[in-house]
Amino acid sequence: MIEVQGVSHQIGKMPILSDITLRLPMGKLTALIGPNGAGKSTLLSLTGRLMPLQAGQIRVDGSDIGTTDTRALAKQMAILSQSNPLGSRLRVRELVSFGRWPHHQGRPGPRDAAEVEQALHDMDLTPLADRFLDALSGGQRQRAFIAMTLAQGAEWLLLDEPLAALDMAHARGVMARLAGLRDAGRSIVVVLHDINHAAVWADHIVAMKAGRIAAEGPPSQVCTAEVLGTIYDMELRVMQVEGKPLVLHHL
Ligand SMILES: Nc1ncnc2c1ncn2[C@@H]1O[C@H](COP(=O)(O)OP(=O)(O)OP(=O)(O)O)[C@@H](O)[C@H]1O
Repeated sequence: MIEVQGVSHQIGKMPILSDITLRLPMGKLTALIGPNGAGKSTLLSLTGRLMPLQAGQIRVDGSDIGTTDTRALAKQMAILSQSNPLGSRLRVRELVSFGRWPHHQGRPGPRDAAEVEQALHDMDLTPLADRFLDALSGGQRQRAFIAMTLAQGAEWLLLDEPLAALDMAHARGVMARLAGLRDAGRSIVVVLHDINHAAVWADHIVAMKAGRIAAEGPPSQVCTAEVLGTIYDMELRVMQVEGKPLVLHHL
C-alpha cells in the first residue's frame, strides 16, 4: 500500500497540495483524475521521489520513501513522468533497456534482454526497436517510454498520462496491459484524462481538485454526473453500459 500522510507542497507562496492523506491499494489499478493544475503530477512526482517532500510522509509497502535506498526504490517503483528529457539519438531498444538498469547495474543478462523484448512487444514496438527516438511519431515515442517503465519490472507502476498522444487502439492496448499486470499482482497508479478509461479499467479512482482530494472510491461511486460535474465544473451525463459507467460530455 502507498500511504500518503499529511502531504502539503507549495511553490513560492502558492499552495499546490494541501494536507493530502490517502491510501492507494496494493494489487489494484488506481486512476488519478482531475482538472488541469489539480496537483496530480505533483503528487505522483513526490511519491516517486522525483521531488523532495516539503511536509508530510509517504510510505510504500511500509518503507518511508525519504529514507529508502535508491536502487531498492527503483525495484519497488517505476515512474513515467510527463516530461522525458532523454536524448533523441537513442534507439528504441536502448531506451527500453535503461529500465533494466536497477537489476543489472551495467551487466545485462538473458533475463534482462527477455524483459526488454517483452516490453517492446507489449507496446507494439518490435518493428521499430532499431529506430532512433527522433525518427518516431509522438505516440510511438510515448509508447517507447511506457515500454521502458514496464521493463523495469517494479512492484509499483506510477504513470503520468501514459495515454497522451496515443490513438484509441494503442490507448486500449496500454490499459489492457496495465490491467494484466494488475491481475498478475502488480500495483498501478495512472493519471488519466479520459474518464471512460478510468471508469472501465480502474478498481479505484482518486479525484483531485485544487490540490486536495475531491472524491475517492470505486468507479461506480466516483463516475456519477454529480461527482464529476462538481470536479470538472461542467454538465455531463453518465450511462451504464455493460455494468460500467459511460460518461458523455459532448452534449
Ligand atoms: N515550476 C512551477 N512553478 C510554478 N507553479 C507550478 C510549477 N509546476 C507546477 N506548478 C503549478 O502547480 C499546480 C499543480 O500542477 P500539476 O502539474 O501537479 O497539476 P496536474 O493535476 O498534473 O495538471 P495537468 O492535468 O495539467 O497535467 C498547477 O497550478 C501548476 O501551475
